[in-house]
Amino acid sequence: MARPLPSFDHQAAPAEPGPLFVDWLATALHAGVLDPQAFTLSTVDADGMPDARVLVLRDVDAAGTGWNFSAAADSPKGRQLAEHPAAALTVYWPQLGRQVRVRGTVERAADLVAAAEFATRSPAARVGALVGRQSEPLGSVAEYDEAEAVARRRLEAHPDAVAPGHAVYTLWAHEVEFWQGDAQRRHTRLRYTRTGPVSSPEWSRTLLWP
Ligand SMILES: Cc1cc2nc3c(=O)[nH]c(=O)nc-3n(C[C@H](O)[C@H](O)[C@H](O)COP(=O)(O)O)c2cc1C
Repeated sequence: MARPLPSFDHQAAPAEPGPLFVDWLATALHAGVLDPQAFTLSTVDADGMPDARVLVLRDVDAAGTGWNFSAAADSPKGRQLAEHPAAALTVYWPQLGRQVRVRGTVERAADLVAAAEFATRSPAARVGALVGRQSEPLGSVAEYDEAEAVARRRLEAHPDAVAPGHAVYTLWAHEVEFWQGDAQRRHTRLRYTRTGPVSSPEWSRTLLWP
């Protein structure tokens, strides 16, 4: 953190976390952060064992209440979310020394929503999803090549094909924390806590000890 970092005027922070996240994301893009929409999704499995992996944030609503991402429902993370529909989402933008942490419950969207989202994905992403079997043991690369060729032919024949397990999830935030690192370790931390329901969210703001 021994480098010039932006300051964070917590007193000027908006009433809801959404606009602040969008502002920080735009700043990250401008600063040349690679993959600024990548985040770590943390879940727990059926035994209560934590798991985490990087995904791509697809969307966030204006207030910062609903955070959308897509994933295969039959992957480990999909199964974990079915068993424990709660998760944490963490972003770190090193060039800015900024972290955002989101915690909440997770809801799977209707299949129609997932199908519409699938159609927006690149052909390579759709082929990969149609191959499926994510995180299963792979016998050989040749086995994958064969499955990929089958998926590619299927997509060519049926351009509207949707991977059966493709799912869109919304993390409904009950807490969103913004962390601005500081070279002197005087980090600024502002936590938003949702007090109202998802349909009409209200947020309180709390400054945290670094
Ligand atoms: C930058 C980055 C972006 C990624 N984006 C996705 C994604 O959008 N969807 C996905 O299923 N996996 C994505 N992955 C791979 C996941 O981290 C993970 O390996 C995979 O989803 C399997 O996770 P699971 O076994 O916990 O289900 C991405 C990895 C990285 C490093």
